[in-house]
Amino acid sequence: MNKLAVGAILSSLRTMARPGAPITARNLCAAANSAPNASEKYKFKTLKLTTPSPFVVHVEFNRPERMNAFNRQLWTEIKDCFDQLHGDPDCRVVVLSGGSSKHFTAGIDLFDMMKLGQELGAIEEVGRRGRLLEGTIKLYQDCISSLEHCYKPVIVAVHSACIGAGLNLITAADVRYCTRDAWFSLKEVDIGLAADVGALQRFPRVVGNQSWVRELAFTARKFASDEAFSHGLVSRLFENKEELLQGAIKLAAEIASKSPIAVQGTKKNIVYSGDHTVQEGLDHIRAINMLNLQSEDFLNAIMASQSKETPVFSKL
Ligand SMILES: CCC/C=C/C=C/C(=O)SCCNC(=O)CCNC(=O)[C@H](O)C(C)(C)COP(=O)(O)OP(=O)(O)OC[C@H]1O[C@@H](n2cnc3c(N)ncnc32)[C@H](O)[C@@H]1OP(=O)(O)O
Repeated sequence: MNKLAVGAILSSLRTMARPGAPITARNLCAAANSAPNASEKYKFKTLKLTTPSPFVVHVEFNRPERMNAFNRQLWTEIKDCFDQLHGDPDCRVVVLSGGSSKHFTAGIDLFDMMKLGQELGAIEEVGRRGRLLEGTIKLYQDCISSLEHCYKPVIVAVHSACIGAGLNLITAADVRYCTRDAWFSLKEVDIGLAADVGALQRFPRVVGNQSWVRELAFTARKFASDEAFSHGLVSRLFENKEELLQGAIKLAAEIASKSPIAVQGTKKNIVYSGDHTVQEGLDHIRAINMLNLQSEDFLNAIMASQSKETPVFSKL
């Protein structure tokens, strides 16, 4: 864009800006320092939250004694957590990892499943048993979908095993990184179940390879990180867990330095476009940008790119 055109855009944006509002960028670090660390704000039992970098929230599974298996409390807390992060102005990007557990996750908690079996056994009538299962499956589906519904990009960092529910979960994330020792299994058929919390819908779309996904879904075959990488399930491999977390947090920090209006508008539109036509996707982003192009972020970003400064953005 030439300087004249940029000047014209800037002067028209200045006239749109709120009267008296500063056109200068606000200070990212000052804004971040005034924000509480996620560890003070969020108190979950099966999840641990911290703020390793301004506006980056690190969510760690916290059931190491059960290999981060998904019991009812973990399902519920994941949904509560992502619903809350969605509306949290101190969070712009989320990194989700397996914490101190030996594995990222062992999938659904098999002891919890046995408890559910006992609850079902206590109900005499099939229609009522069906209702209990419907409610449970819906809760678990909503848990996985909460990553997608959260406007903040979610980067998952997988180490060692990522089984069943875990594989469903990561396909709802925005970016998937893993260690070289990571392995995956769409395990549901091995416990007599058709996967029902999103993998059959999202996994083929993520990798664009029906044949490979169907083979994995029908057999529950374990596959390693290099196979996951070569099919595009994960986009980067790391030598170990430490480097994995460093890489994920570095990416998160970079995204967090961008305009939250632009990043969140981008995620909304990518998610929407995933199951709409090209034209519907274009209509959707046009409606978003009718508003977003009037925001101070647009002005700040253009001014910063012209002056070769790093733009900073206020909380959203
Ligand atoms: C409506 C439903 C919607 C959702 C459906 C989801 C379905 C699924 O997720 S299917 C997948 C279910 N998961 C599995 O089948 C995995 C079973 N576990 C394993 O294969 C191994 O344990 C694993 C490879 C994860 C780890 O092996 P490792 O040798 O490293 O450790 P272990 O000694 O086997 O396990 C250590 C302790 O963790 C407990 N544990 C492991 N997995 C689970 C689990 N899924 N649920 C509950 N607990 C689990 C294991 O019992 C050991 O406990 P302890 O003996 O007390 O030390």
